Amino acid sequence: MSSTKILDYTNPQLNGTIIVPGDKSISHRSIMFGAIAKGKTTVSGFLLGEDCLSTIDCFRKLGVDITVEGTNVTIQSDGMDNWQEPKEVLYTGNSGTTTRLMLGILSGTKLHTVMTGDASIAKRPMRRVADPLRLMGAQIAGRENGQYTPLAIQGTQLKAIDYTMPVASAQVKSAIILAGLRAEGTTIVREKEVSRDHTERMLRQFGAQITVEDGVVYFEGGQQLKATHVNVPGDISSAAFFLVAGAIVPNSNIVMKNVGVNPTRAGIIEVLENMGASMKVEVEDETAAEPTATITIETSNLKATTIEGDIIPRLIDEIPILALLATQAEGTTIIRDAEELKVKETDRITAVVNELKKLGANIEATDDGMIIHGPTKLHGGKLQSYGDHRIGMMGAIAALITNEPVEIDDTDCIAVSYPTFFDHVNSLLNK
Ligand SMILES: O=C(O)C1=C[C@@H](OP(=O)(O)O)[C@@H](O)[C@H](O)C1
Ligand SMILES: C=C(OP(=O)(O)O)C(=O)O
Repeated sequence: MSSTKILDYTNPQLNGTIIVPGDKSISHRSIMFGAIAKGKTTVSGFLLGEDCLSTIDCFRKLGVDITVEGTNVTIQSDGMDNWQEPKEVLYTGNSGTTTRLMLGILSGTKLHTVMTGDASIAKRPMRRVADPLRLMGAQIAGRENGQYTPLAIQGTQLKAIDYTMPVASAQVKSAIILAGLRAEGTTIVREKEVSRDHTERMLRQFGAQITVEDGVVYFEGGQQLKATHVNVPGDISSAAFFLVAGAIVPNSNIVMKNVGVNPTRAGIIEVLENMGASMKVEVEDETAAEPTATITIETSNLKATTIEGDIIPRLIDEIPILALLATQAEGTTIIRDAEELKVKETDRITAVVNELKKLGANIEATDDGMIIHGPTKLHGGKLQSYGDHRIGMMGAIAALITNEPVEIDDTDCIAVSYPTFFDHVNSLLNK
């Protein structure tokens, strides 16, 4: 297996300031919107993670001119009507966001395209997107009636739908909205629980009109996007690893700047507050399209909590690292309503429970989450990442509290969302 790491820290402390890399969800969307709009879109703070590079690669194959200089990206596009039919398969790598949002975008073009990804993507359900898109008239073919990649899309004229979301998923919502851009009529999406709203916010930045009232999105088809500048904030899902590290590693104090605190993403802040973490959140720019904050966290005495209901979509990607946090909290933490974890890069309920148990955690899986009794002193061990970046980073943060070596089989996958993760760990160590 590639990139095994043995992490061996003796009484580490984490102190200092980091600027977490750009938000993955917003970085993907900046490329997609810039490619749809005619003209020159510029992006700053772009995440150079592998998932976002997959999105760039797909749009280059559609003939869009994209240049990357450090974290600044320029997208020069003749607009989506002028994309070229790609001669090659579009490769979406490990990225569910790329695959699902592109399915929505490509359905309303005139192009024939084929998309595929890696072994993890090949197992992730696509009917949740393909089915509503088919109601709009989309022509999508794939294994098991469009459930799995490779997917072939024959673009066609779409019509708007009024769709009630069966699962809380920003990827499904966004795919429908983006298909709605090219559909006749008003696309309506009804959410029971609000999922991240980056698509809605960015559409407004690109000059489109979109209305959201009581969890219902209304979007009129046929609107043209206007090229613009997108400033990508830091990713709270990446900051999450250091929020937890700061709280559980003794004698630590970590400052994180430019962290995106969009309320549809910031559930982890509420959980940390409920658990009694010693934390300060100073909002930097409330008026920006995506608000940001400086967050300071220090070693804390934590108490258990229950994480359930409508907060789940607002912290879904943070649950692996919150499970580690709960092993250090006094009492029983219950995580429920989180069955979506089973269809991420890996089954994250099974992966989190298996791996934390190997370190001595008192944790059990349930059908829709997990139950964790704490606090437990964790010990060293040999972990698997399952090729899942968030499981790999959870293991690496756990290694900071074991005082014994922790071996992780594959840490290359961390570059999917946080290529500078170990640089940031090292920059904070023992200062
Ligand atoms: O829209 C997005 O950018 C994302 C939505 C979430 O997925 P779901 O829509 O499947 O919940 C999240 O887990 C993923 O990391 C990014
Ligand atoms: C689930 C994730 O991403 P995606 O669905 O884009 O693969 C994630 O980053 O945790």
